[in-house]
Amino acid sequence: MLKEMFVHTKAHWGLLLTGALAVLFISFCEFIIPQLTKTVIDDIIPGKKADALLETGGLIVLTALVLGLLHFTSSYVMTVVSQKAVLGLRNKLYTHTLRLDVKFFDRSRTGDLMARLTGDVNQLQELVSAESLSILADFVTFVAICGYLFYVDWQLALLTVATLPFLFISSRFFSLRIKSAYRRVRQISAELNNFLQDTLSGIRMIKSFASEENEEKQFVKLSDRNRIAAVSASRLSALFSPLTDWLNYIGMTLVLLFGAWQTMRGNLTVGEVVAYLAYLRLLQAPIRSFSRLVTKIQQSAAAFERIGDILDTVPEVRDQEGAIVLPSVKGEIVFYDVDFAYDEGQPVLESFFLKLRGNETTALVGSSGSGKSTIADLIARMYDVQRGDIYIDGYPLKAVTQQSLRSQLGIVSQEVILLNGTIRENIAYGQPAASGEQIEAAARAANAHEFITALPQGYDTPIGERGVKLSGGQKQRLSIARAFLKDPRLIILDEATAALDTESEQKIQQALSRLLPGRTCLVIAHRLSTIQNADQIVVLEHGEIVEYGKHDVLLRRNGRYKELYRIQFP
Ligand SMILES: Nc1ncnc2c1ncn2[C@@H]1O[C@H](COP(=O)(O)OP(=O)(O)OP(=O)(O)O)[C@@H](O)[C@H]1O
Repeated sequence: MLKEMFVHTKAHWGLLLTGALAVLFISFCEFIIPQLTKTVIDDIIPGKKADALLETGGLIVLTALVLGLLHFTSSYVMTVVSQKAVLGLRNKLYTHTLRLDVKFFDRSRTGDLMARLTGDVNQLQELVSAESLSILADFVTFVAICGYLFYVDWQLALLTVATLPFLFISSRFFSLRIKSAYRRVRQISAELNNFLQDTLSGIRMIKSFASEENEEKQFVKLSDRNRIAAVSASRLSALFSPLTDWLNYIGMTLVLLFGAWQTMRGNLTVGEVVAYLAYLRLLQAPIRSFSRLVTKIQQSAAAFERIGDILDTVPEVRDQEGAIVLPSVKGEIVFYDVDFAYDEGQPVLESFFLKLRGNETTALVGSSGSGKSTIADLIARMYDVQRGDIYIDGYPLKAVTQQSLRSQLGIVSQEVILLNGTIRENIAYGQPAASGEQIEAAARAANAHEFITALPQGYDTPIGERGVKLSGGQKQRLSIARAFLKDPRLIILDEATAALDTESEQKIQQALSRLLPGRTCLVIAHRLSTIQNADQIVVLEHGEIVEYGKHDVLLRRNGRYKELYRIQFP
């Protein structure tokens, strides 16, 4: 972990050195101030040296000013370093995550990945903080003061440090418990958030089942758990401070009593006792920060482990060494003796053969779960086959770069993903160089221009969470516009399952009849009415081709296609 953080911080060694020097000078200044106080009490007061009094006062104020400046420098410099280190790590993590394959995302929960990219990275940032660096200063201060105290009076020194182990133990004891108590509070708050999100976004369902009361009860229960956890966490924190103060006072009293006694006997001066008391306070602070640092290192180690899990994941789908750039293709695709399973032991395709002829439209039909989307995903190389090969114009998919394959592939899916941004930006997604005219031409071809220009801000209308809400048909037409703009050789079209109104449906069919000709197309068909003109219809069941041919031929055959057709058109 430290190595990884070091990689990201070493580029800023100049700043790190400045920070380290600043904290060393901090310890020096902290050591000096009690010495100056002692001089006032022991020398200046008895000697009635009024001039020196002013001088020393000025020196104390100056030292305190330098101390402030040094504190500022160290914390500013360390924030800069930690922000830069975190930026490096977060960018590396994001870049790596984006290049992981779909299988990884199938297995991962989005919320969890986001937590790793934000919370866990921030946790590491805390490790490279001014506070952590000040441990160095604390350590130096600690050793210097202890050395000095033992040098002046070892008995008093022993008394001074006597309470420190208790302070350390109680700090550890409480900080561990406080940490886990607050973790629980955070957990319950997260549950509460999830609950709120679920119920508020599902408000229509709640109303339609008239289950408001039920939801209320659950909410009250969760809120109550949150209250109990929060109270028990603050009880611990509330107990910790007074206990620490009490231990500190015990230490102070011991030093005061013994110091006073020694002074009475003439072994110590008043100034020395005052200086001892000041040093005692300076010793107590590092003890608390040592304990905090131990906790921070533990938390950071856990965070790093979670980040490391991602960084160590090697995508199964990746460009082979020496992968070639796929030249512009005609688009003939052949599945040759392919085996594929998402999970070991549960094959979806076995010894599978299929040919999509170039410039033709092949429709895949079959019941739910028969493997239609799997075939489309394999062509887009979202997954790699376990045996056999898929060829495009004779090139094995595994031998070409993913970028060169996908740049020739357009996917028009029923689940249209629109990103926050304007309609124009959404159509031009992935083609930032597209001109306004090209975008408009694509929208016209997709029958989307009309509804876009009817919106108040036209192509500049924001969509996404905060923007206008588009209907299913409108979204689909934007997706077709994207495909027109990309102008790919291959099209994968996942037909909408939801019934669209007749007008919308007509406009989409019209747009598609312009998009598909002259390209190799794979249509995942849910409604048989739309694929009657396909060059080839492939009927799948349980990952096997049970029939293929043209619509009329298949209808005459009285097989599975006819059966499916009868269900839809009784
Ligand atoms: N990401 C996945 N992980 C594990 N199994 C999967 C995954 N996606 C699909 N499957 C399984 O693979 C089989 C084929 O699914 P696929 O999605 O290809 O069918 P489909 O014909 O497209 O179905 P539908 O018409 O319902 O979309 C099913 O048994 C399904 O449960």
